[in-house]
Amino acid sequence: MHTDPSPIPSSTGPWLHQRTLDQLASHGWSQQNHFLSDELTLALAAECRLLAATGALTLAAVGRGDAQALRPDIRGDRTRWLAAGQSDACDRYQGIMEQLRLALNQAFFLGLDNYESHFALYAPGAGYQQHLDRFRDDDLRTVSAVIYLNADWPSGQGGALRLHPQGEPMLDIAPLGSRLVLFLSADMLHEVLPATCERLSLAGWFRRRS
Ligand SMILES: O=C(O)CCC(=O)C(=O)O
Ligand SMILES: [Fe+2]
Repeated sequence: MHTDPSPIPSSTGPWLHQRTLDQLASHGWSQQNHFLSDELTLALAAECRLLAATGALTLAAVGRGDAQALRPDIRGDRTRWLAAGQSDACDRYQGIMEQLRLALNQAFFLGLDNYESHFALYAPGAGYQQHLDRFRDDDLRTVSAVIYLNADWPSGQGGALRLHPQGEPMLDIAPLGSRLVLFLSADMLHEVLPATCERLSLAGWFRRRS
């Protein structure tokens, strides 16, 4: 396994570390702190809060098609999908994720074709029970990517992303601002534990060609 901490060079600059790719390959998940600049994280957090304040976030559903339902006891986040051109901050984020898509393809030949993502806000007490990100009727989601937007996250306030890697002990990742978490959508069971304060993120999925 490489331990080279040097970033992969890129003109638009996600500070993607080689070890982030190595860890994803060997464990099926990885995390990297300071993936976004503090300034961009702040701008995205402000946008997420503004969307919440103006009622633009809606309770996320579970299931698909006829089985789709609002079940805040299972999934309590409110979300809004990103659209191209909605803001400078979102466009910068999308540009960085595009660089990440290219880097993942270069490293793993995954044939990732596009990226979809949404803002998510978990109010205090809201969580998301254990699930996989790949749907039974849609196997295109390949790599899940979450970036957290709370500037700080003191311990003791819950809200961890809990991963359940196959054959390994579960582990908790605190949703600390600017932190990137990647995992394989088809394999990694995971859940969001309820927090005592508002929890902000951008969750997204790199998808293969249909
Ligand atoms: O916010 C997180 O840590 C994970 C969110 C998640 O699992 C999802 O949106 O599918
Ligand atoms: Fe998920």
